[in-house]
Amino acid sequence: MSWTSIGVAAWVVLAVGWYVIRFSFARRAKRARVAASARGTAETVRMAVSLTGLGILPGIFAATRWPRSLSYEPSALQIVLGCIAAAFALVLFRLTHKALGKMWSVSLDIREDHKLVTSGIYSRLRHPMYLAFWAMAVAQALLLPNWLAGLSGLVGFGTLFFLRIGPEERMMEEAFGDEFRAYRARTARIIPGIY
Ligand SMILES: C[S@@+](CC[C@H](N)C(=O)[O-])C[C@H]1O[C@@H](n2cnc3c(N)ncnc32)[C@H](O)[C@@H]1O
Repeated sequence: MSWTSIGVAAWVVLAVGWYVIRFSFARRAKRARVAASARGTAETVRMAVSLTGLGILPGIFAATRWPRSLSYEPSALQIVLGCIAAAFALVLFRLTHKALGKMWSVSLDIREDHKLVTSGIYSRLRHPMYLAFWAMAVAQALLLPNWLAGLSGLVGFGTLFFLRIGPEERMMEEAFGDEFRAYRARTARIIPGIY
């Protein structure tokens, strides 16, 4: 078995794990009513770009190895580091879903009876789920030895991240006022003490 095949197999495990974790929360979250939303055309475009980079392009590469001309032979170290990043991403992804519970939504929604979660994994970071997505994008770059399929996750999710956190934080500030402002003042976005 080549390192490319092992990397692709590990990426498939990551994608399936991501789907399994998300599926049960998505089903449960559907029952919680939406009180306010900051969705719109810009959010739809951001989500489509992210899905293309994190799901569609790597999925096509995993199934067909397209585009072959942009592939290279990876080292064992690259694939091992990719597996570590993937494991970190899945653990953090699960923890953040569990912490948000019925407050979770795939996009920018405030639920009825929405509570601001500020404990556990959310006590030091405001966007730990997005940190899990960054780890997932790094894992994809390491596990898929192809310049398009590997790097598309960083570009796709990076676009969503940098264009979404502003609107998301404005929505949270509108919904929670001083409680959110105090929370924002004592926490980082994704890297404690840095950003
Ligand atoms: C895809 S989740 C991402 C959550 C967060 N940005 C993160 O990276 O962990 C987006 C939804 O989570 C909700 N949300 C974000 N931070 C929250 C918090 N601290 N407490 C409760 N709900 C939150 C918002 O209502 C938003 O619609």
